[in-house]
Amino acid sequence: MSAMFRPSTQRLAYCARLYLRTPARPNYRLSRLPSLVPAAATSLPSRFYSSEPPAKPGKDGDKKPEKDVQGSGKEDGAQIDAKKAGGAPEGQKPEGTGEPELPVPPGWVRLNEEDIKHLNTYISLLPAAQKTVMEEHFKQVQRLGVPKELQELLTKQRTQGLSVMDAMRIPRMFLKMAEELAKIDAAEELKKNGKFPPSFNSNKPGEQGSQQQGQGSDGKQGSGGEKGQNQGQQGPQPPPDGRPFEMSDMFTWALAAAILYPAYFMLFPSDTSREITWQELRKNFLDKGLVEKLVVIKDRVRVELNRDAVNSMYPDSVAGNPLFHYYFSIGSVDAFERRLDEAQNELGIPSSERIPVSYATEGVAFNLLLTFGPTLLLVGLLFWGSRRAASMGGGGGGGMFSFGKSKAKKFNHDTAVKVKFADVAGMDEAKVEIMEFVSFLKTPERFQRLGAKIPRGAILSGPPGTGKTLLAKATAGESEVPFFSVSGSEFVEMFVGVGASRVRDLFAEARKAAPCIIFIDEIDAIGRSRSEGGGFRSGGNDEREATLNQILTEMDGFNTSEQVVVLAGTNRPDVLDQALMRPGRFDRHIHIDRPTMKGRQEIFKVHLAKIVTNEDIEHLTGRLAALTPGFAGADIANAVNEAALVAARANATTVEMSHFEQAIERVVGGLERRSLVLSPEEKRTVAYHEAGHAICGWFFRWADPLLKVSIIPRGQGALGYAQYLPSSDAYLMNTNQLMDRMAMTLGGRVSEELHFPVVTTGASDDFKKVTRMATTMVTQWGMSEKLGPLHFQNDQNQMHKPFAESTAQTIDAEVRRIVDEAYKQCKDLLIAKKKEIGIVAEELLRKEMLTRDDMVRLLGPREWPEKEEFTKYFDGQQGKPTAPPFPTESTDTPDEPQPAIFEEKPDGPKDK
Ligand SMILES: Nc1ncnc2c1ncn2[C@@H]1O[C@H](COP(=O)(O)OP(=O)(O)OP(=O)(O)O)[C@@H](O)[C@H]1O
Repeated sequence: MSAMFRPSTQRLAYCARLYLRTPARPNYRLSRLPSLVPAAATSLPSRFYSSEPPAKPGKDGDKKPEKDVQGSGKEDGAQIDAKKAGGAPEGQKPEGTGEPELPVPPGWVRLNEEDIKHLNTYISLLPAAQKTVMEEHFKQVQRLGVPKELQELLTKQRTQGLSVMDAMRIPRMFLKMAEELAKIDAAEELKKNGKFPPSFNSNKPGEQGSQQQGQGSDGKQGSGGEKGQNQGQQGPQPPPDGRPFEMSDMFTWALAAAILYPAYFMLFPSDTSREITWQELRKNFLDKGLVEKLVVIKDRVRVELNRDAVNSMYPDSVAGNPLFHYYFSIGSVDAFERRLDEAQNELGIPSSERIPVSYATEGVAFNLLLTFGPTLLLVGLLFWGSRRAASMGGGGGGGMFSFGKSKAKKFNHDTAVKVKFADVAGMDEAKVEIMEFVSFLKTPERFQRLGAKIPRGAILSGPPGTGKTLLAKATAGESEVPFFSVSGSEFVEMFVGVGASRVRDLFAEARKAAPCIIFIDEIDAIGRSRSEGGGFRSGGNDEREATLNQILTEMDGFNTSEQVVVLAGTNRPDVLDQALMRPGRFDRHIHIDRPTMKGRQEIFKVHLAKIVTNEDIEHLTGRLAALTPGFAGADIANAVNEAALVAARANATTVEMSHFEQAIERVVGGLERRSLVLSPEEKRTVAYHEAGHAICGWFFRWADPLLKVSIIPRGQGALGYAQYLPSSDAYLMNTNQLMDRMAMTLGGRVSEELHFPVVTTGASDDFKKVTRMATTMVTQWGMSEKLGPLHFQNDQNQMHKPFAESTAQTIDAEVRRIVDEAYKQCKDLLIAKKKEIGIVAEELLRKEMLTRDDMVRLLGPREWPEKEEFTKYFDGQQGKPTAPPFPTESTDTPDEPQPAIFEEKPDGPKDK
């Protein structure tokens, strides 16, 4: 607020001018002019008469004016009854303006001498440049007068000061004055067009007679009430004196100064004060008897001077200004009072005439702040909140009043969406599916010609990071159309209805930008099945449902020729509402799975294109793809970037194979934690535990052979880390593979049992895996002869098991049997290979990490054939195949679990 008032007076006047002009005048001119004509008609003629009050309406309306206009010289009209119009005392005529007076509008009064003197004082405080202009304008104010309310306010300000309530009246008065000015302008327009409005009050019975003289449209002067009435009926009259109507602009300046200046002084008295010393006070004012009163405000004292005496003694001094005050600082109130007493004693001032001292707490501004502080704070907070929301909102509208605006980010193909299908690797089938949308957006007539309905949209589902967003962007990039990207969660807001409104806004924008693509990521945030949650319904659900319904409605609302394609991404297609999935809405369901070996290779190629490396790209991508089963596109992008960072850290000029391997280990197992120091016994236990796994992997025919094992702790509490060469991107597993894998998983604990007197907690995670695998074999994969080919859904939320108690007992018994069998298989092998475990474990303790080559060196080549597809990248022959690739064929995808490829030990101290 202070910023608004503190700037220069020029700005102050500018603000006032804007205030007056903006809200009222242009509006009146442009849109309300016709309705103003009568308004102007009621105001204009009052200015045709100058100074003398007319006779009382009704009774003596026909009387001639008693006096002519004083000082008008050439004016011969009668003055409107000023008392009736606004209560201005007689004789309030402009003095010293040298200009003819103007008629006073109803409710206005002339400024009296005191007012004029008072306002002149303010004008005298203005900077020289503005002073001249203001003086000029002020003359015009004196000619026309001011609203009565303003005049009263000026008097009050002069005599007792303005209260807060008075200050609050100022804006209202501005509006009133602005209206009046608009009338003047309207009248001016009419005058310019040669149409003169009927005289003021012409339709008010009894007041017509108040117009004692006027001028007809023919230029002839009218006279008397009768004439006035006739004029009123006959039509418009020109102003008598060619009065400068443009003056109203200047007028606003003067009024702004008149009103805002006192308000300014009232609110910020410090700008009209000067600090003096006690000595100055004594010498200049106290000793000369000019001090009227002293006001103590905390540690300062305001000096109230006798203005008349000051003016006569220092006529040129600013001290004579009633709004100017001197201040001086005091150490303490006691000391000040003592000093003042002494001074007055010295001056021989009798006790009855001593200078009164009063005590005030704070200034007016502080009180104002106290009064309006909370409101200002609230308004400020709301404003800040809205600005913040606007800045965070990204695209779409911002601000608190644009809650319902869509937050979708819009990419234009010229600028942002540069992604093409070539940048999306390893999902050929998905690309073919989505390609159709591209042709639809590019050549819709191809479809429409044959009467084909255009697909509305597609749901892209799949695990996180598999490139759903990328594919949607590429679709937009290929089609060269705008792309709106929004996340499902951005629709959901605290308030019900906001989401629906945002959906509406998004689709409305999209329709405007058609042809275009809307991509709603994480659509499950709003598109969850509405039946979900049963009886537990909440307000959040209502909002979600309303948003979903709006999406359904909008998609129904597309007509077949509208070229807006809606793509949606989700990791959970299973939870989506069926209504979303039905034909006519999301017509296509495109599932994007984690990439296969070949897919990973292609994705590596895409991302390696940005990396500086001298490696053979074919071999590199093959090896990396073999090392990263289960990686999604995002993991691959991350691993490649990580490799570049590792290389940069090592100051390498190119990124080498070792950098990529380190990066993959880091992505899979987490950061190496060399700072975690294990005791020698713990380290030994970890080494034998990992050696147990490694030996099992090496000697069991259907298990995955070891690629790398390390006893350097990694990530969150994993004390050991092993990486196995996958036999393939396996889609099917038989019981042999499952049993070997379970036996291998138990290898850690069995090795501990064989080499140490006590076992540790390190195998907990292994047991969990084995139990889960055995349970799935029994309950879902039909691998137990006793239970047969049955599937029991393992739903944690169900209170009752979907089988009989006897079946439960059979399941338990079968799971135990399978695990026992795996355990026995493992123990038999490790007892036979106890020596080999020792060799591997001791080597591991020495080197901390062993590779597949070390295993070959220590144990000899693996007995069982391995998949050429993978091994060719690890045989040291730079990828040249030693035998024809093993043909892989997949017919079906198993449920879970997917074969575990990496064996991590995430369970901290339990896991070694
Ligand atoms: N098939 C791919 N080809 C090339 N890069 C890919 C591929 N898939 C993913 N990426 C990389 O991974 C990044 C993230 O992919 P994207 O955001 O499209 O995944 P998403 O499936 O939408 O994930 P989410 O389900 O978590 O939203 C991409 O910017 C890109 O760098």
